[in-house]
Amino acid sequence: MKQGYLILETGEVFEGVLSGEISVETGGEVVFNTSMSGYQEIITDPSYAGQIIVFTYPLIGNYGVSVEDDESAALHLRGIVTGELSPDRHHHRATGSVQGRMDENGLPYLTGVDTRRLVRIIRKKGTVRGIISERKDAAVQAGEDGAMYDRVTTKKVITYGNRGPHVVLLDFGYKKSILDYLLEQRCKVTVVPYHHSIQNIRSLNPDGVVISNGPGNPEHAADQLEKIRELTDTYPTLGICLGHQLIAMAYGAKTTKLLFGHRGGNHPVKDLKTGKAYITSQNHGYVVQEETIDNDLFEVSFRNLNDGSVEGLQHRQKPVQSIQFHPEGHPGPLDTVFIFEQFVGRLKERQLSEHQ
Ligand SMILES: NC(=O)CC[C@H](N)C(=O)O
Repeated sequence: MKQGYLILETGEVFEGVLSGEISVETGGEVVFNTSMSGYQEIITDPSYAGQIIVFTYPLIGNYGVSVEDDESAALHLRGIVTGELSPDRHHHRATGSVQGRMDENGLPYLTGVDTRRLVRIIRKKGTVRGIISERKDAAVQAGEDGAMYDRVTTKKVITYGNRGPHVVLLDFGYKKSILDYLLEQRCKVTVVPYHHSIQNIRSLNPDGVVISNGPGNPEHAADQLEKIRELTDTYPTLGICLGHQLIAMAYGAKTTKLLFGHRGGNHPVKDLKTGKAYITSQNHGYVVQEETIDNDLFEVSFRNLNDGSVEGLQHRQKPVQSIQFHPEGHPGPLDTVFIFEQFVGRLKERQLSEHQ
């Protein structure tokens, strides 16, 4: 057993048991997720690229990992910090362990940490940068990570399914379960790199477009906004998480960083049309600033019941919708999976009316 440390840029040092690879790359934003299970989906979610994830649930790893539950093939996070990482795994579907996945990817994990104290600091000071190191005095690199989309986006255009409306999934680092839910709704889905040109997207002749989740500060995708604006002018569009932020920005809205983000499986949001509340899965550090939204064009469709922040937008004239939370869950509740049904349902209706 090797002693190791998490050092925060604000000066606090947390001691633990260190395993896995240590490289200069291990510094990153330290963020916490409050989900009680679903650690595999979290560590394989490309939106965590560049981040060190603190699990507030005191024990993770106990049911192993199963290849079928990966949200992406590669791991893009920079490390894990946890109270306890179970050395044993018990599940009939388990094909491996968290430790195995971290080791294969050359990533560090620090266990035995007082995550309660750590999270109290992050909640008070806001998201801070940190580094996992063997040395107590390792320097934390200040500043923000640059754009990470090239690391997480698909290298090739790939089509899944062969029937139903054709959806283009603009990939800023999509979670596999978004694709799975679209396929379950009987769509043909073509995943394209985030930088795919408008001409190339048009030539695929889509019936609708989904703009995916993705890592980092949404301002790093500023050069994609013109294209996103054009896409929303032409096609029914659904934006999820980063996709939501980018649709808002394409219409002039601004984003800002939340103090410590929303990451977990129990975030309550209210559907402002129906008055119903849903429990949602979330993973974001940035949020659309309400006062910058053009109210003539968009209405706020969902609101966070904890802090009142914007959780969804609906275009007033066009079939363009965006949501900050994750309707696909994974991990987390599936209360809002109906958003995929509604989106695809509308694409099917449009197809029918065009053929009449
Ligand atoms: N899951 C996501 O798409 C996150 C979006 C963005 N990177 C944020 O942190 O706000």
